[in-house]
Amino acid sequence: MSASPASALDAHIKVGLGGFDLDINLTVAAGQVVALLGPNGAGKTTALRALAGLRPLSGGHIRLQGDTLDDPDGNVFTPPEKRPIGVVFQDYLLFPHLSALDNVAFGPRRHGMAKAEARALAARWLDRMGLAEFVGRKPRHLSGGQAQRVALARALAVNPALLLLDEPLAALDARTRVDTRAELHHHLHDHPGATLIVTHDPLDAMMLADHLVVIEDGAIVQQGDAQTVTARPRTDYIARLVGLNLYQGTATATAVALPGGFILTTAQTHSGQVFVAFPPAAVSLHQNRPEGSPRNTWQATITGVHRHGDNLRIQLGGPLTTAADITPAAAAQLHLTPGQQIWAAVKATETHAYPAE
Ligand SMILES: Nc1ncnc2c1ncn2[C@@H]1O[C@H](COP(=O)(O)OP(=O)(O)OP(=O)(O)O)[C@@H](O)[C@H]1O
Repeated sequence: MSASPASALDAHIKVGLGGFDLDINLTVAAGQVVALLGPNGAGKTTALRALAGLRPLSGGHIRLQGDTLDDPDGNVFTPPEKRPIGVVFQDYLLFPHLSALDNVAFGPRRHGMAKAEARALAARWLDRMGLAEFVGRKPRHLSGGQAQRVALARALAVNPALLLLDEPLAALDARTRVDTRAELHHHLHDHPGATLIVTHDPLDAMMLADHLVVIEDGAIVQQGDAQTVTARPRTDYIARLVGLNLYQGTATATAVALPGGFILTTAQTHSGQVFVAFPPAAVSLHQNRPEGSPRNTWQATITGVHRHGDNLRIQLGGPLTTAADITPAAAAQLHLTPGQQIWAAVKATETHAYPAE
């Protein structure tokens, strides 16, 4: 795949690790923020390490601003320290014996900047991050959120063509995370280079990135902007991320036949392979078979009951594996217990069908 001229990063990352193969194409434009999202073991860290030069490619190429950094077929490999790339690792990896200022000055120094100039630049970055009063502190005397900002300042201080962030908010507690996410959004917006965020947190991906690339088992399964990916998930993993029930089947007009034989009625007319998605809140539960408007009804078995926000999430087995969200009052009325048989219903108008091809 060739990249458009506007692409800062144009990469075909092929890495073989014995039993695991990663093979993905990634392009990121200057100023664009792309999130690489996927479940544990999908290959996100491997991709990030390959881009940073910490893991050699077995094939493909990495080009940044037109320069080839890696091309195993042409015997090109650029060592990590020679890449115009800034990395914020998951656990920040600040030098414990250096002050915040010297941590940030380290990168520019290594790129050949004079000491006084590098320290002045570091001070400006820390000031920009709201850390002017912490310049002299060692990492162990910084909070998690402050250390994260120092790490970001350190990565940005070398004016990288590509900024790589590995689970940038994972080490923070829930409250700090919200504030830091908003700040990070602001700083990424100002960064003129390309940014790639590796995360398994869909909220981080959707709040911080312009474009999502979802990988599973070493390959891209879906990509697009957050709105498209969340509206039309194409795998169970993505459907779960965005909180939807998802099925694939064969449509004949509004009837979709699932592999087990169950027929789902949808509001849209299609033919051929389609996905059908609906949110757990669209599923209602009843002691007796419900009658009425065009709806899907089936007898299900309760396999699990969990709290979900203010509601209860009920896991259902049977002809469809489904999640249903109901209020605690409704649950009490139905005396729900695992193993119990119950009727489930979803209106055709609450389902969303879209082509699978
Ligand atoms: N050095 C290695 N040798 C062999 N296999 C490896 C090596 N490092 C990682 N793997 C395997 O490669 C696959 C991808 O791992 P990777 O760490 O890239 O996934 P990830 O998407 O970052 O997962 P997580 O979200 O858990 O960090 C996994 O199956 C892992 O076990």
